[in-house]
Amino acid sequence: MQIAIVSLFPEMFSAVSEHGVTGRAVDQGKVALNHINPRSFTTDRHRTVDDRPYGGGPGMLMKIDPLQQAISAARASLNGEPKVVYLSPQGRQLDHSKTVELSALDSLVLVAGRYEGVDERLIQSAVDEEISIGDYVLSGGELPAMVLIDAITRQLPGVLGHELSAQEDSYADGLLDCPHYTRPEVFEGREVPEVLLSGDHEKIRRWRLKQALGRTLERRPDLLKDRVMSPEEQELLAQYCQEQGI
Ligand SMILES: Nc1nonc1C(=O)NC1CCNCC1
Repeated sequence: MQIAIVSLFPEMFSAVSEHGVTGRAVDQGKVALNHINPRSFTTDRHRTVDDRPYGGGPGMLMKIDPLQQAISAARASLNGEPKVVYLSPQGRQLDHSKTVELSALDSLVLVAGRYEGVDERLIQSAVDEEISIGDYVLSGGELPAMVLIDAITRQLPGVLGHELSAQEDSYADGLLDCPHYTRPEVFEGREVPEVLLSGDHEKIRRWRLKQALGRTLERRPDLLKDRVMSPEEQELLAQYCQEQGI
């Protein structure tokens, strides 16, 4: 998969291109990142990329022309007709299904804004989709773009080993993750749940599913609202509620 990133700070993206799962995916050629900097398309002495908003108000906006040229160059750098995604709090909130959908594309352009945002006419003319990583305001779209790159890359075939299958990601089945434990068996008087030491893989599977269901009910009941639970899930959640007195 090819991802072209439009950003004033391309150096920030070494966090995903040079480290961890995403860094290995880049090294293995499973995902290719290239960068286009709007500042490259400025012509004035100060290489200006921002301007004041019409109607007044705090802060600055990204100038249309350098950004439009950068997006055009990003599209031209990729095969086919890439989707153009602008990271913004005004976008649809990112979720697992969106990362799966985007990971199926051959190529993608990510536009990371700075300042207070961009001219609405640029969004209307050059952006296919706005995506938000959450209801808060950051200083730039680079971190949201890296979140999206990480989540998409994990979905690409062969990126995660079988033991880390993306299909087993907690959100892949719509639930929060179960608790996890590793050595030592006792930490500050707190013991590892006995079932996890039992070697009984079926009991462990059921325990983990019960914990995931219970946690989801307690912390994110919205995720269960439309979930059609299997008889086993219903049984396990009822057990959890009885055990926890809820
Ligand atoms: N939340 C967000 N999800 O995607 N982008 C987000 C964001 O806060 N972007 C900033 C908004 C203010 N201008 C600079 C970029």
